[in-house]
Amino acid sequence: MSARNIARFWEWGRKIICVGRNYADHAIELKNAIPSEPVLFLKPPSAYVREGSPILLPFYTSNLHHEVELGVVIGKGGTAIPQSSAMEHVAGYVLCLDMTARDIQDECKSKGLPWTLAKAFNTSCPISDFIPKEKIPNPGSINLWLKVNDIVKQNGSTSQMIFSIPYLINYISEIISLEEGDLILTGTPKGVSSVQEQDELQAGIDGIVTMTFKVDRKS
Ligand SMILES: O=C(O)/C=C/C(=O)CC(=O)C(=O)O
Ligand SMILES: [Mg+2]
Repeated sequence: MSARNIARFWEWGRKIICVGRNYADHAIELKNAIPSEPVLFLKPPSAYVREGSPILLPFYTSNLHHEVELGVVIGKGGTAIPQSSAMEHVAGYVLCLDMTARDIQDECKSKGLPWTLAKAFNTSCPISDFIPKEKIPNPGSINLWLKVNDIVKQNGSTSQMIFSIPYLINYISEIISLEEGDLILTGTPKGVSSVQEQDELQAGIDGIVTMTFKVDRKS
């Protein structure tokens, strides 16, 4: 049996832990309060989709949003990982989209229901190629951008995050033990907007990676 390769972590079926409202400008654009603690939710591994396959519009939404985010790939598991050693648990990064059925999320919020239908559907987590840790020496200061049909919608720096990557690794691992191959989505900057069938989404981290996905409807 060949050794598992962290560069194909999405095949391992591990957890996807998402942080919400981690950029003040995005919290404000959706009229949310600035959080004093991280807001967490989960996606299943069936949410992963890779370039070459489409993002599928769920049949039950009429307002699917893009959210470009930095993803942190865990290389060494742990529980209650101190902030001081948190970065030793990071294997690398991916650029991610946290695809969100905003109308359904709004409905869930108004009814006090969980966000599962809005956030965890198949293909709700498009990801780029794996980026080894060495390629991003300062993940707290990189630029993320996203275009829809060549029009820039999001452009923000991870320096705007309310909770840093070491803080998030410590906070999450106190509650949910982290394992090798887990992915943490660190939240989105402002500029989220609606996408339609046949739209092309392009996203990138300046100087590091780009990725392209088409939006389609399940046939
Ligand atoms: O509370 C809301 O209305 C929306 C929150 C999100 O969708 C949070 C995120 O996923 C994010 O900030 O990246
Ligand atoms: Mg998000």
